[in-house]
Amino acid sequence: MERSKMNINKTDREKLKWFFKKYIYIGKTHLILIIGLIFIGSLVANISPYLYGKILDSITLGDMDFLIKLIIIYFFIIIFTNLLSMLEGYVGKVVNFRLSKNAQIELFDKIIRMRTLAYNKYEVGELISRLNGDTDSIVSFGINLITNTLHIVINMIVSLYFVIVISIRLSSVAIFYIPMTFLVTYFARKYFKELTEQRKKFSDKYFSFQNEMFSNNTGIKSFQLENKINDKYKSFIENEFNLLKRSIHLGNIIQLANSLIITISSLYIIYLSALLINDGILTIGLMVSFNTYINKLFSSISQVFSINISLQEVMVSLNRIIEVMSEESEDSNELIFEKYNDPTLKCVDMIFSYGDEKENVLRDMTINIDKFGLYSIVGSNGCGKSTFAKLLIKLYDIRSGNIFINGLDYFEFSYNFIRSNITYVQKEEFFFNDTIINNIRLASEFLKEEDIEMMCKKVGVDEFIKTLPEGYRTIIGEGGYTLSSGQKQKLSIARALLRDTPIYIFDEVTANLDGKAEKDIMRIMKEYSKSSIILFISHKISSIMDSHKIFVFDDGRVMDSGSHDYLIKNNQMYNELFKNREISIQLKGVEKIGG
Ligand SMILES: Nc1ncnc2c1ncn2[C@@H]1O[C@H](COP(=O)(O)OP(=O)(O)OP(=O)(O)O)[C@@H](O)[C@H]1O
Repeated sequence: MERSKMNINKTDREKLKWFFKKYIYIGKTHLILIIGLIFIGSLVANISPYLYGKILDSITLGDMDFLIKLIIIYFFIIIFTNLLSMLEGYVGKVVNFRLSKNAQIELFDKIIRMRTLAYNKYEVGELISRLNGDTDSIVSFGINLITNTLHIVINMIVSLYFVIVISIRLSSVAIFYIPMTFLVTYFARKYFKELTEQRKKFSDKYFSFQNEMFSNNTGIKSFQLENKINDKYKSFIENEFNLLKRSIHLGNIIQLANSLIITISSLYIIYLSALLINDGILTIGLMVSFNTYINKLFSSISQVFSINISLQEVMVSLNRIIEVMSEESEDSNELIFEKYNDPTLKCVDMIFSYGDEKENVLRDMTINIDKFGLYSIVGSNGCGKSTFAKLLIKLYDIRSGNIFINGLDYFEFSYNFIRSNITYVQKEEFFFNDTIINNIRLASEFLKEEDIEMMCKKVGVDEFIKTLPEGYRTIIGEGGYTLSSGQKQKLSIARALLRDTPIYIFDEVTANLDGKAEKDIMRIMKEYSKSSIILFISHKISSIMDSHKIFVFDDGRVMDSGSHDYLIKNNQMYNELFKNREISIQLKGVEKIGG
């Protein structure tokens, strides 16, 4: 998919040009069809007021033959224009839907692939509101602009022609109408833009709030926050109401000013028409036709001004889309890369911080793993263990230093390559609202059912799955909420191992497992460590003590490393970390995991 070169610092003109080229131009065939329909429709529809005036005049003259002819023509014109407008409406809706969904598909892809640091800047509600609300409003505006422009131009030219032909003196009303309407628009623009910005910010917060509240229902109940949250929701509604009131007031003021201008103009026309009819220069029929054409002309002029107002609102949406589109994203190279079967992993002087102003989370982190095995990472809360894991799968870029996989520079690798070779299992692993089997098949869609079952048996979750009414085809709900946290951990381990990568990082995946389950899982880890590098982050001594090597993290560095026996004898911090935990039991000589 084409990547955007647009950025927020370009001029409004450049941004609009980019937007039309990117989102509207692709619908050109349909748009040309609509424009054609509008062109014919407008031309034909513009004849009817003139015909109507003629009908009135032939009634006055008593010319019945001519009247019947005119009535028949008038009837067919009305039917024809209505059919055209129905067709135009249909094609318009279809093209609007297609173009706006195209824009959404592209934006969705952009959000999904956005670099994690950029992604973290946005609240979820904000992204949802930009994806749905802003794309729709800019695309609708673009289509309306293209189609209405022709409509407006035709209406203007034809109305102007008839207005001048019928009476040049009556047309002088425009000298008052046009500058007054311009003035109203000029003042309205600024306020509309401000109001739109406020409304957009409001909906970002509003969606984020709802998203957060609905995702934390258990916490809300257990902390008895229902009333507090309901009050907050009510205050959102109150704010929304205030914004609505402001927008109604602003709309009313503009409407009042416009209707005042129109009323004054109409009264002027009536007065002047009376004078002209008295002088025998104008007929009643022509006066009616003139009125219709001048109203068409005025409405076309006010449409031009209102496009100008909408443009201010649309620029707000466009800027919000461009902001997201210009964020850095991960490349979308779809090539399948060969996996390394004999990997080594070396991290040299890695430095990383989440933000410029923040302290470095990792400082001169150096780790060298030159053969398969089970390696553990331990350290106090917040010392950078998960951050280290996320850097290995390139969710963030290190500020300096380097990482080598099989001696090759990590910066040379694509995201796909890295993630085809390293599987990272998070503390709280993700699950979709789908069946168990489909959640496991996220590892690879080609997995055979018997292989999945075998792996589930291995991690000790198969028996449970088979007790479920639909077995492996049971839907587990959003985030897998129908499963226990231990069951989720077992499933996430099974799914990860089925990816069959040479390097695995497991982040506290035994935290919720009971003693026996943990022992079983560590036995599997041992087995897999014969043919892959397994990095095991844990706070449980029972999970790590049997590792080939344990890295002790402190203050963003590896402060020591070695076997459990070595560290327990020589490293005070390691001892401190596991003080008062199972260590005392473990040291008394329990059975060694995997032994
Ligand atoms: N997305 C983020 N943005 C900003 N700071 C972050 C982010 N994620 C983590 N941090 C900070 O980075 C530091 C390291 O966090 P990290 O999650 O790597 O620690 P950890 O060693 O895995 O901790 P724990 O043992 O508690 O899981 C912490 O100080 C944390 O506040």
